Amino acid sequence: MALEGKVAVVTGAAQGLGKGFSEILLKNGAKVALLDVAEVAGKSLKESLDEQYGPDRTLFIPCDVQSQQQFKAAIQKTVETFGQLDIFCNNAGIINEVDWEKAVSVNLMGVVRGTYLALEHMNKLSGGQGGVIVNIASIAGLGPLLSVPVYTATKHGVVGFTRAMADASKESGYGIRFNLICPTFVQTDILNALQSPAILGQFSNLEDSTKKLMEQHGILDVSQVTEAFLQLVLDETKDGAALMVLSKGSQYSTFPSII
Ligand SMILES: NC(=O)c1ccc[n+]([C@@H]2O[C@H](COP(=O)([O-])OP(=O)(O)OC[C@H]3O[C@@H](n4cnc5c(N)ncnc54)[C@H](O)[C@@H]3O)[C@@H](O)[C@H]2O)c1
Ligand SMILES: CCCCC/C=C\C=C\[C@H](O)C/C=C\C/C=C\CCCC(=O)O
Repeated sequence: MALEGKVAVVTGAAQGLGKGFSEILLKNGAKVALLDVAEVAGKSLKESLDEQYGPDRTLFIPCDVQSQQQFKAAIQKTVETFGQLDIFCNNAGIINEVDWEKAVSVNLMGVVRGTYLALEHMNKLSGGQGGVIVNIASIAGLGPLLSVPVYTATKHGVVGFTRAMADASKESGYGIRFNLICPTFVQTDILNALQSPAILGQFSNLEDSTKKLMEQHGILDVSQVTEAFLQLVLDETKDGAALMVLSKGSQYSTFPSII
């Protein structure tokens, strides 16, 4: 199998897209550390994966990506258990336009934190073996989603950060590829935000516009996004790429060349 012997970390792995990314990595031969703040769901996923793949292929590690201490320890435990780190997926994300500082903390600061901690083990300049980091942004990282301006801002931030890191890695010789997945709406629990004034706050009145957008764009199955993710992990020619996953299929985003 293509990823035999490789070791991956996936954040927000207990459900939704993170669960899907973890499963496709396992199907293709990798070992996976499942990191999530949701302990009950994470433990239960690990139990069901153990039945399918055996207990030695996964670790579940409770971890809030907002905590430097928890995140560092989780990555350390992964490397101590599996011996290396080759693939890192910053997937954990939330929508919260009321507690918008938390949304920035999880969606953007969590991705920066995860990336810098992963570099400590993966960077060829500091004794690592290189690899690939895939950050999960959104179509809302490339254009505005009116009902969630702070979510939109964090995803634009993830896109900019990841592209800059790809260039820094190439220029400095980290041996790490950096790529982005930018999906449209996907059928996971995050969509429940649409019905929640406690999450949307002052933008709750825009529910109908968002519903219209959903009808236009369609809602993907998790499996459509995991295939795109696998492509970015496996294809060594992809570095600094942003793969949009849309109802009509996947398509690489182009960007204006300014610098
Ligand atoms: N579903 C969509 O429509 C969609 C579209 C584009 C991008 N995304 C992105 O995909 C990623 C995954 O979202 P999803 O749709 O699977 O949502 P989800 O709500 O089903 O899953 C998110 C997971 O992240 C975990 N999580 C939340 N905060 C965390 C934290 N502080 N530390 C660690 N784990 C945390 C949750 O416990 C949960 O398991 C997010 O970054 C989201 O922005 C989702
Ligand atoms: C109102 C609550 C939000 C409901 C949606 C919940 C989660 C969606 C998460 C996705 O990351 C958003 C994905 C796609 C957004 C679609 C279109 C944005 C328009 C972008 C453009 O103008 O090109």
